Amino acid sequence: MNILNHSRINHEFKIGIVVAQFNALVTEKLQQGAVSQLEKYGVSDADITVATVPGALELPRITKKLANSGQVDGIIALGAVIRGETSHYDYVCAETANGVAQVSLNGPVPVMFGVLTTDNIEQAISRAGGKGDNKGADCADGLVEMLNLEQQL
Ligand SMILES: Nc1c(NC[C@H](O)[C@H](O)[C@H](O)CO)[nH]c(=O)[nH]c1=O
Ligand SMILES: CC(=O)[C@@H](O)COP(=O)(O)O
Repeated sequence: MNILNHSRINHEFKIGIVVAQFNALVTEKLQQGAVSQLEKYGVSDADITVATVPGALELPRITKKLANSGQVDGIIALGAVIRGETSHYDYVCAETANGVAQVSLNGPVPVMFGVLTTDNIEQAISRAGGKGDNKGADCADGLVEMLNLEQQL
């Protein structure tokens, strides 16, 4: 049986982070978590490119442009979508998730979906390092696994 090795090993990867400014109190923490975790794998600050967009709905477009630029080996897309009074939340979540997934599936580099979709600010803060777990750091772990795995394919 041929098991492809997806273990997390240190490599010099060039990483893109695309982060939404909407709910910056949360998304800045996601970004910090992602960068800190990437540094643990030996990724230097010089090898991390950060692009900011207004909101989650703008993540797919800039993620696609960065993916096709040839500047990065993988991308982490970060945002925080927090439910309001109307159905706008549903459309933002659905279209952002679909758009980011399409870029990862159809584009040249893997893209991690690090967009929080929560009912309230407390849930978002909790998942941005407030109670230990940081979705940005989780995405960094996953991206390194994907990059190591794809190097074997
Ligand atoms: N309500 C949230 C938004 N809304 C803005 C959209 O993402 C988009 O920027 C606007 O519709 C213009 O195209 N964005 C978030 O990231 N988080 C939210 O909670
Ligand atoms: C996720 C959103 O777009 C949301 O914050 C918008 O709030 P509202 O539905 O009250 O307009």
